[in-house]
Amino acid sequence: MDSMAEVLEENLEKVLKGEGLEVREFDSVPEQVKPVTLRKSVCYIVGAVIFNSKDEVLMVQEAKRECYGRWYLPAGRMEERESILEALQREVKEEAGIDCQPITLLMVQEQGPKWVRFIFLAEETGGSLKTTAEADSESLQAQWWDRESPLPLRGRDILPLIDAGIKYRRNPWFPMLQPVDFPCQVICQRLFLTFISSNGNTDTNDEHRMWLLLSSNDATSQPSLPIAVSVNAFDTIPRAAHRLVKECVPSSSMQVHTCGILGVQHNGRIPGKTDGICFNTLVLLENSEDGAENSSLPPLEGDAYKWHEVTNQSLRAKIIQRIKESLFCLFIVYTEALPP
Ligand SMILES: C[C@@](O)(CCOP(=O)(O)OP(=O)(O)O)CC(=O)O
Ligand SMILES: [Mg+2]
Repeated sequence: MDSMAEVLEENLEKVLKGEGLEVREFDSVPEQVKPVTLRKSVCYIVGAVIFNSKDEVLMVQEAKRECYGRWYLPAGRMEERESILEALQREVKEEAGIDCQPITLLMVQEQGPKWVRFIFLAEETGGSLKTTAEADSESLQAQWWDRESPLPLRGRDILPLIDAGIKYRRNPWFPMLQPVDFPCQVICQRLFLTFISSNGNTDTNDEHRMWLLLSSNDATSQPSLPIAVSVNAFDTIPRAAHRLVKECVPSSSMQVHTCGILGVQHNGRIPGKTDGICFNTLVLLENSEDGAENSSLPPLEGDAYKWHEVTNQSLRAKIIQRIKESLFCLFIVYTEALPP
């Protein structure tokens, strides 16, 4: 295997493991996309689902006028120069008095760059529950909730998040995932875009072939996974992925399924320069034509992209495994209105 192929396979393995890769080139940027700036062009929110030994969930009583006295998960907006995990630990400490460590990223909800929410399953590591005597502008108090007794909630949107946390504790259906420290100027995604074609040769064991879409116009000439950039405040991750595919796969019968998030790359250290996020996303391309006997590899338009056949059995198996895990999507596009 030549060195370029070796580097490519090493990079694919890293992305599959939730590790990061430097974001060098942007594909399909229809216009000059400016670097994003936290709390101006992007808003990131962190939230924590933390259970005690009795499966009670940590809740905080809000002090804000618009939701005064109502209860919610410890959550809040990221501040300048913070990493995602630093924001999570700060919000839990400020609102609940508890020190915590993240177990895994549980869910990403987004409406495009203007609203991205990271929900973590986390565990208590110290501190003490905030009491009413310690009430301040961050919260009135914190309590463990048995999830059954009546509690006036700030928003019911947290109930599926708590359920996801319970489910993951009982049966972790994807490998633990933590954000990795890589600078990025914009909100973009590196597409691990897979197409599985039946080669129609049913008398062999391996009647399927697996392909990955690669960007072949990278400045360093090393083929790499394509990167789609969110180009405005409402450009969600699935929409940006769909646009990139539409550009290079003219066939209209292709369905683009954003299966889940393989990794989150963020740095946040330099306001206005590294406030971006690169989501490494698993995307499945399927031929939606019914009865397509032989879902053959869709032709590509132009020479900016190419198909790369994955022949490494171990890599194939890992990709198939991740596609199966994504049956319970780690990633939900949050398109409804924000909770009251
Ligand atoms: C996700 C939220 O419901 C809760 C986090 O927002 P807060 O209003 O609690 O922000 P902080 O004052 O920084 O703690 C907000 C939303 O966008 O839905
Ligand atoms: Mg808050």
